[in-house]
Amino acid sequence: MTVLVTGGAGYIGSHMVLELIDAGEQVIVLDDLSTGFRWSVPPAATLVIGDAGDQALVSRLIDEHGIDSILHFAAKIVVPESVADPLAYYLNNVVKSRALIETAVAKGIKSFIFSSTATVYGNAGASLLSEDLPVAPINPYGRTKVMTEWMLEDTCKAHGLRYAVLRYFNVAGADPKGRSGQSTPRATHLIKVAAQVALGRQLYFEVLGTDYDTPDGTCVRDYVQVNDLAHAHLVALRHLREGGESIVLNCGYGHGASVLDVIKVVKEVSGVDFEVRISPRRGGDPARLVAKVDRIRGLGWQPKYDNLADIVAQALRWERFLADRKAA
Ligand SMILES: NC(=O)c1ccc[n+]([C@@H]2O[C@H](COP(=O)([O-])OP(=O)(O)OC[C@H]3O[C@@H](n4cnc5c(N)ncnc54)[C@H](O)[C@@H]3O)[C@@H](O)[C@H]2O)c1
Ligand SMILES: O=c1ccn([C@@H]2O[C@H](COP(=O)(O)OP(=O)(O)O[C@H]3O[C@H](CO)[C@H](O)[C@H](O)[C@H]3O)[C@@H](O)[C@H]2O)c(=O)[nH]1
Repeated sequence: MTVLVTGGAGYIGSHMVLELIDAGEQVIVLDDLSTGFRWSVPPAATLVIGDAGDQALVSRLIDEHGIDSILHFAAKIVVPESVADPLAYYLNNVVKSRALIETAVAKGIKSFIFSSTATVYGNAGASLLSEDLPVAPINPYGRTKVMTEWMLEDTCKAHGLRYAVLRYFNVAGADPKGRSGQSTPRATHLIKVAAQVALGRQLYFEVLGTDYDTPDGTCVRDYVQVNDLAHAHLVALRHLREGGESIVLNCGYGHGASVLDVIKVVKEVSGVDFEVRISPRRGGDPARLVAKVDRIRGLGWQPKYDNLADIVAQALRWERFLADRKAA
């Protein structure tokens, strides 16, 4: 059986491709390379450069390669950009997802897995966020994800397509074998930025708000390692292929770390006591996002890298690799 991975040249998608190949699957990657990299797709997968919303292309790929499942990672993912240019986000993340889902239905695809986000919970405030909470996204990016979740839910009721929506908490780290990592040059994710500061690529680290209602005043997040996250998709894919019901799954470890906790670990692991400055909140950051994880654990998902120091070490190693690659 062959799997189509949209967005497979990106950060999370490229780890997914590695996971699928390691599991013996045939993989076709469809990516427009808008933020992904040709070199991050391993030679064992077939890279097709194109648009996930191109119905003629996707139909042809399904026919030619006997694709039975689609894993849909392709999206624009920058929250402030979605606030500045919402229509670009509704086009890429909603309109093109709609086209892809329509093609999946027309071609009789059995299993569809969609990359969603903890951002759909907005400022829910619960100490552990359950999949059954009402969604309340607070920015256009989060709304595009909710809209696609709803399209899948409604389509599944009307047609034979079954789906898994995976709501990622804060994705971090890099492949322990050094085959992929977060390569986006201006990524704003905390662990990526802190690793860059530790390696001297930026002068200081800015803590964005210390007046939240949390134990140390900084935001708390559930940091999930990217290979563990990819493995969660494999677990969800097996669930669907074995006839399981459509399902929404939180992907996190079920415990949180504050911004200051993360900085402490980055300093310890890197051995660099870099400068940290306190800045005001950036706006739109929920104080706490930590997953309730019983449901995905119930499917048999067993994470291997639930350790912040290991995740940080992987991120540092990948930043060094990127720097060496640039210098070469
Ligand atoms: N990184 C995170 O912390 C995080 C958290 C929650 C959810 N997600 C979701 O996970 C998915 C992957 O995110 P990522 O961090 O790997 O981002 P990324 O930008 O590294 O990857 C996205 C990939 O999709 C491709 N792409 C975008 N639009 C496309 C289109 N119309 N057709 C074909 N390819 C297209 C890009 O070129 C890129 O390779 C996204 O759906 C994102 O919303 C990410
Ligand atoms: O330089 C920085 C960068 C981040 N932070 C803080 O670190 C925390 C985590 O920020 P990230 O940008 O790493 O992640 P977010 O929680 O904002 O969002 C990420 O995780 C979400 C799910 O929880 C969504 O999926 C979203 O797409 C993804 O970017 C926040 O409190 C943020 O204010 C800093 O203090 N300084």
